This record gives sequence, C-alpha cells and structure tokens, in this order.
Amino acid sequence: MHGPGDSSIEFLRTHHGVMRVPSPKIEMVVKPAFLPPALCADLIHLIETDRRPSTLADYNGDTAFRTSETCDMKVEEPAVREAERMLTDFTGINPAHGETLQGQRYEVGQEFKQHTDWFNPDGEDWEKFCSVAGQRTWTFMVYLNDVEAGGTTRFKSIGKKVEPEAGKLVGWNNRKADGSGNVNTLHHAMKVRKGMKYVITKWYREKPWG
Ligand SMILES: O=C(O)CCC(=O)C(=O)O
Ligand SMILES: [Fe+2]
Repeated sequence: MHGPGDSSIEFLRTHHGVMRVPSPKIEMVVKPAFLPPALCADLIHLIETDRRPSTLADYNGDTAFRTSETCDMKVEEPAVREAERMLTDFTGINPAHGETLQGQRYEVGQEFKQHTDWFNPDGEDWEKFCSVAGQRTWTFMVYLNDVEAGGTTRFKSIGKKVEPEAGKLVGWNNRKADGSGNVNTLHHAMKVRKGMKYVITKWYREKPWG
C-alpha cells in the first residue's frame, strides 16, 4: 500500500488512453489529450499575464541552466482549480501533498538543462526544500500547446523523447522502489527552436505541503 503523497502505475493505468513508457528503469506514463484545448488556452493566458524569471532550487553556477519564465498558478482562478481537480482525479494523490501548480513559458532558445526533480538528501539545499514536506514523489506535467520546433523533453538514460503536444500529460515516479532518487528520471527540456512552449507542472511530496 502506498502513502497519500504517492501514486502508482497500476492506478494510473486504470485511466483510458494511458500508455506506460516501456522501460524497467522508470515508472512513467503518457496520456495524450489529458487537458481539453479550451482549458489549455485559459492556462496559457494566465501564464502570459503573470510570469517571472524561473529559479533553481539547487543553484549550480550556470546562469543558462534554466532560462524559462515561471508562473505560480493561483487557485482562485477557475481554470487552475479545474486543472488541479483533474490532476487529483488522475493521480489519486491527496492534493494536500501537491506543491503550488507551476506554469512555464519558453521562448525560442530557452531551455531547462538536464536535471532531476528529486532533491539530493546529501545536498546543501535538502534542509531548505525538504525538511518539512520531504522528498518529491511524482512529477506530472502537461504541455499546453503544440511547439513549431524544439521543446522536446528528453530522458537520456532511458532513450525517451517526449514531444510537446497540446494537452498531453507525462508523469513519472521520481524514486526507486527503496524510496531513494532514481537517476533514470534525468531529463532535459530542450531548446525551443521555433514558436513558444507552455507547460504546467505539478510536483507531489511525501508529506503535506505548506
Ligand atoms: O518543460 C519541460 O519539458 C520540462 C520541465 C521540467 O523539467 C521542470 O520544470 O522540472
Ligand atoms: Fe524537471
């Protein structure tokens, strides 16, 4: 049995249209057309009107590491509430374990270089980011638009590339069976070559968030 901050492949596969990425190294699913086009458009509008330069939890000295812009999605907005509700139904995770839904916007040339979403328990930022809510359990992100060129999310160690497509969801377990971080979740949001890219991301924690 898994905890309230956790999802499972078995549960996710009960939803219509969910594909498991066929790799024993990672628990990962893709579901095309998870969010309807009108909701994607509303979320894009919110990101457009309220964005700031993205930050890094573990700053590594590379100012070009994450060049996108970020929006903390406000639950007062009906579109955000609807997306949150759909994510709760889909993941089966108690929403109290979710971080604030985050929007991302990438212009041509912007990217988020290879990283994991889980934190290193031996790193200096563990205390700051994980002492209360614990490790990140699952990541679920949704592409909000079709990108003209580029913007692929590449998982190098499993040889998987996920192409942006309006409404498509991708989700993965950040941990191995023993609860430690899975290095096979390393991923790179590659540079947008043409057009713009918008995504929303939901990260879940072992313990309740804030
Ligand atoms: O935009 C993407 O394709 C991935 C974003 C990402 O990895 C993140 O925000 O942690
Ligand atoms: Fe990431």
